Amino acid sequence: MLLSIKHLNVWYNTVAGKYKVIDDLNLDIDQGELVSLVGESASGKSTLGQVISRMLPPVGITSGEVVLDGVDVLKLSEKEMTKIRGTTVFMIFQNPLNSLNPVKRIEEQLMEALAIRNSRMNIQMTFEEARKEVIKALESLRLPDPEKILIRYPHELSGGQVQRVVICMALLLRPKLLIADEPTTALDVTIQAQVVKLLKDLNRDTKMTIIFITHDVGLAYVLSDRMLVFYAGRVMEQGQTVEIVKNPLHPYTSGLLASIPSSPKHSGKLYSIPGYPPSYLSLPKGCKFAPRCRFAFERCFEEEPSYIKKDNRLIRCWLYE
Ligand SMILES: Nc1ncnc2c1ncn2[C@@H]1O[C@H](COP(=O)(O)OP(=O)(O)OP(=O)(O)O)[C@@H](O)[C@H]1O
Repeated sequence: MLLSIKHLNVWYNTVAGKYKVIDDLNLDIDQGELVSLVGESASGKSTLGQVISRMLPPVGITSGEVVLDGVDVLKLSEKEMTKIRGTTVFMIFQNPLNSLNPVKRIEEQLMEALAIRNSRMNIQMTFEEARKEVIKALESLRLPDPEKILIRYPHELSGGQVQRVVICMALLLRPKLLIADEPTTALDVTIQAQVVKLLKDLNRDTKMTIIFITHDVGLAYVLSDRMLVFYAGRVMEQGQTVEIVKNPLHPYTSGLLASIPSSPKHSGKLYSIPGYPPSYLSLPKGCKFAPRCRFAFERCFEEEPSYIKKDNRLIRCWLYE
């Protein structure tokens, strides 16, 4: 088991008040798995990624266990965490500029990433060999003119270029766990497809474990083996991606799938789930999805469902009790 999360709760303590955004989350991920976290905006996906990589801002408070490669990262000091960041875990942020050092040229940053991996794997490389490897990695991301990219500073690159440089950094570092938070949003559709394929190949060829965060169920379908569907800081459904897409059980998952035009569950008409996600400051009492759910009955408004196991799936819904 590479990652084992037990009873994780996360709060943000802000001027508007303290609110809980992740509620009693339990999750195990084996080495080599490709897992996607999907759900509408503000469902808590990025927060979970930031907890695992210990990049949560200071307003974030956690309780529970996040055991990564045998170590509870929530208990590590910042200094201890720095040692495993990049080698055990690396996160590609929604805003990829956050992953780069603004005052270092791209060449220096990518060479450093490769040096970290080489030292971990006891590989000796000359400067020229390392540089060739860096250029090869940039080319695999279809970045034209890698030599020119290397001499630039991050602010001299376009959004799409920064995105790919950060993905390149992940390729060079080869962490045990890569957390990619909407890594393809700044990219056009063709490059998006290439990056998704690259992540898939990387997972297959190197057994790198990947957590892919996206609001796009279609992308999660193409990429991941297992899927966790988030709503209001809860996992509403989790199981094998193919099975969930073929036969979604939670009404929220069905709604998400019905709203993507390429999905087999799409009716042909434009569809979006009625209503809006609740505010974390005033979450409904029972099931957090009940106010938007067309199958909700009395109990759903009174009592929050616990996890129910059905056909290798975990679902948080009273319909399946
Ligand atoms: N630094 C922060 N301080 C206070 N609240 C935060 C902070 N970061 C996130 N939140 C709140 O936590 C909730 C969950 O946000 P999160 O970014 O984890 O969701 P998400 O599913 O990744 O959505 P998105 O795709 O829009 O980022 C949101 O209501 C968000 O406003």
